[in-house]
Amino acid sequence: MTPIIETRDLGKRYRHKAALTDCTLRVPAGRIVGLVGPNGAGKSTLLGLTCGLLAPTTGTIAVLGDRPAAGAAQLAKVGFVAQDAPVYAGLSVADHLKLGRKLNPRWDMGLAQRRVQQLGLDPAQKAGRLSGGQRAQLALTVAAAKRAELLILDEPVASLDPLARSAFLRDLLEFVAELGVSVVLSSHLLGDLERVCDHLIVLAAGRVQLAGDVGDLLAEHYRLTADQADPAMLPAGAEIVHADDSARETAVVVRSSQPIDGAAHADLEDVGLAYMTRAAMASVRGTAETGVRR
Ligand SMILES: Nc1ncnc2c1ncn2[C@@H]1O[C@H](COP(=O)(O)OP(=O)(O)OP(=O)(O)O)[C@@H](O)[C@H]1O
Repeated sequence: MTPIIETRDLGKRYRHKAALTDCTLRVPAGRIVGLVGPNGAGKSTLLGLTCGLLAPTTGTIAVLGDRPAAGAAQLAKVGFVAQDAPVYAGLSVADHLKLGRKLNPRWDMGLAQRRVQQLGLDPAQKAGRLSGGQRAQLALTVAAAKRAELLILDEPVASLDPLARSAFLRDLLEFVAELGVSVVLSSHLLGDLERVCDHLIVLAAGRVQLAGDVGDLLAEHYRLTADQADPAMLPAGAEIVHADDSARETAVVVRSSQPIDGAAHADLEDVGLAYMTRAAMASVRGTAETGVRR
């Protein structure tokens, strides 16, 4: 199957600032992809390149097998919700649906109206008067009713409270199952992504630190105590990703393709944080980690 995103040595500079460097990725179809990284990691830049709002400085990117925004057919295949769920404040909910129908050849009005009803949104309400969570839901509804093959959501839950975040993500899962679309969503909160994603990309300092299917990543990462992480005791090829000594007991995240006796598997939050912290420390030391890990 054609990958949803395939990049090779992709890079983006803004004047003198390198926002994304040497990004090589292959994301299989049918995934819910979590793109995680700290502020300024390059997440929005990668998503902007993916939907064709930005042009690469170096390298190549193909989305659903074609150049992003290559033409009307390609544009129709990708739905994008930018950060802060932009909606037209002066237009009503119903106006948004009408505009969606006008602008999108594959618009599914039945789906849009059904979702508006399920969410309890008043069609006559001006979007500027909706709550942050309702605006995010409206923006998602408009993107989904395009009947796109790929939905790209840039920090869709950033402005929501924990309850609204949880409801939004639950809703997203149901919705993805119903439509069979692939999704890429970014966040700097791993906890949010852990619940919904089956593929993870960790970005830090403009570089991919880790990428792969969640099941594969969890299978080869372990959380050890300092004693267990004695390099002499680890299997050949095992790599200590990061040792976190901020808690009472040091927690060491180790990557190993071979099982480590007596060690517990790390969870996704442990794994993501280990790679992000390692990158942050390397960048402070001026020796940014570069390895793309897949
Ligand atoms: N238009 C621009 N001009 C100059 N620099 C930019 C521009 N957009 C982003 N940058 C810089 O590129 C880097 C990556 O920014 P980007 O917005 O992609 O990160 P992000 O991971 O989405 O961050 P956040 O989580 O804070 O939204 C940052 O250092 C940012 O300052």
